[in-house]
Amino acid sequence: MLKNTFSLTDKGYSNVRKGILLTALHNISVMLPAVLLMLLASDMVQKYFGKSTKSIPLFPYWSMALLLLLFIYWVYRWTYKETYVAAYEESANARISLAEKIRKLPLSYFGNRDLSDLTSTLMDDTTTVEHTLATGLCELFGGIISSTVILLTLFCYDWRMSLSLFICLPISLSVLAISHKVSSSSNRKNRNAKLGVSECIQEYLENIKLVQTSPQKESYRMRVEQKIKKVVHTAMVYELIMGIFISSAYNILRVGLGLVVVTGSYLVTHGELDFIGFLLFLFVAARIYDPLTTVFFKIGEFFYSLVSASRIREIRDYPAQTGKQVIVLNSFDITFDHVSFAYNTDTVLHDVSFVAEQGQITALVGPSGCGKSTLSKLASRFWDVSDGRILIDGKNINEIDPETLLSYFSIVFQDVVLFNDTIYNNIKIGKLEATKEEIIAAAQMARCEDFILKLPHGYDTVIGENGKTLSGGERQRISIARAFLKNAPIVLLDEATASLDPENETLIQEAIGKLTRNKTVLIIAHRLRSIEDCDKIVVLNAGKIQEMGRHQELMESNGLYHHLFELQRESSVWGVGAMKQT
Ligand SMILES: Nc1ncnc2c1ncn2[C@@H]1O[C@H](COP(=O)(O)OP(=O)(O)OP(=O)(O)O)[C@@H](O)[C@H]1O
Repeated sequence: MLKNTFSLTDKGYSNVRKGILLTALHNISVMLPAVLLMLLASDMVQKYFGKSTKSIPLFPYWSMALLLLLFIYWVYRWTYKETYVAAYEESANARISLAEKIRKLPLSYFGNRDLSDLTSTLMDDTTTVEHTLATGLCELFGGIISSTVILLTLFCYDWRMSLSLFICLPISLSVLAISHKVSSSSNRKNRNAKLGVSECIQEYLENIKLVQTSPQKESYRMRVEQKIKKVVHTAMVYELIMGIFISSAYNILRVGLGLVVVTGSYLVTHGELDFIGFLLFLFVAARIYDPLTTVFFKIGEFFYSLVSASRIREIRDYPAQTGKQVIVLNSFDITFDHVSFAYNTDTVLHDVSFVAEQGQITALVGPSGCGKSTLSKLASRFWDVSDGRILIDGKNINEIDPETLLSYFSIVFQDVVLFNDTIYNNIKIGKLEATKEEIIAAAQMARCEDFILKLPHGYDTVIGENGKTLSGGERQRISIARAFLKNAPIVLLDEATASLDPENETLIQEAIGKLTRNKTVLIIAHRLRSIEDCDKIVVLNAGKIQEMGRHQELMESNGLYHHLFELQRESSVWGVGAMKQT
């Protein structure tokens, strides 16, 4: 059960089990001095109440005390190693495998969970579970085992005294069980409130420029403040509930100590228990509650970590995109065969069929929101189609591992993703084994050198988070350089030159012309002039193919393409002058 709940590896689970047993052993070992003390007390009673004239042999006591000390120390060290060290190793592995799993998740998953939610699972939930693995779990279950062993041993010695000692245990455990039921909804509320704050803060930071210049600034601040207050409130409710239940359970358990004194006094005065036995129970009673108290206080943490563990499990159990990892594609025609696709429940592509042939440039055009980007992303398996098939070299891409498939693609999207690293490394992502000469050649082809050489450290300049120190056009040129470097047989260009000035756009389009020679090219461009020479133009409207053909054919057929083209021609003469006239 623990293995599945906390998604433990075989090794991690075996370490946790070892840790639990060692903690139990440690708990029992710290009881042993009480037994030694009792034996010594027994000797002292014998001597000072006249039953024995022999002097007390202190050497064996000293030796046993020393041995016990060494034993306790050894068990403690071993426990520490097995619990803390193993727990941190396990949680480091868990973080890596979780990140690996996230990498393999289909993009549809990210549509349902936002980034701050995922970040919170990767950072906070793993930390919570790590803490529970390192301290809570072993102490909790070790405490339960050691208490049971001690209870059974004491029962064999004197069941009446043991009963007095433990009679309150079932009641306090029931209180704890109720606390779990009562607190779990407030625990979830607290989690959601925390997520709400991090989402809000992330959104605030991402849009800080917009927020600062907007009259909504104050209302935004109020929103963050309200969400923070909600976290405080839900945290207090959760702590209050847990506090009341745990302290009640703890105090109910402690009543057992009083019962031991009362029962013991009664039994001693009626001659049914010797004084030494009474002392033994008093010593044990004073110590037995330590592991149980730990159990009680750890149980709150344990319940709390169950929510984190279930959020981690949700990611782990989500089906990843799979497929053959070794596959050889010899030709690169992309066949869209009756493809339909829905984001969640909204179908955005309906029965789309066409072939993007190798050695040709196929353009996807159509009004905004008609599904052009979605279609190009389906070709690279960012999502899996809902219906129909996409084939490359006659093979269904659903059967190809996404990473293997992507190795055949060079992709340039309008929203460029750059890393907070040097320009050199950002281009190198296109081909990790690239030489310096290849990287520089790719940068030159993508017209990057114009601005790179002006930067203080040239190619070694660090460009900030997502390349924030560069202009939109410069960022786009870096992503084009990556595509040049990768030189893959299939090229997807989604508004690849949209942020470039006319001079650079013309030059880069020439370079793209060279890059795409003999390749399968799928291009999306809003400026229809730039795709006039394409071999095939697929015109989409509301997720369906409306027309298909070359520029001249489509213009002559006087349909949607013609209409869009004419609209753009009119808007190209539209300017400030036109604005003044209206
Ligand atoms: N991640 C998503 N989740 C849900 N719906 C989405 C998602 N991405 C796009 N859509 C919706 O799918 C439809 C097609 O979007 P898509 O981006 O493919 O259109 P497009 O033709 O490329 O648009 P544009 O020309 O404006 O870039 C739109 O209605 C859009 O709102």
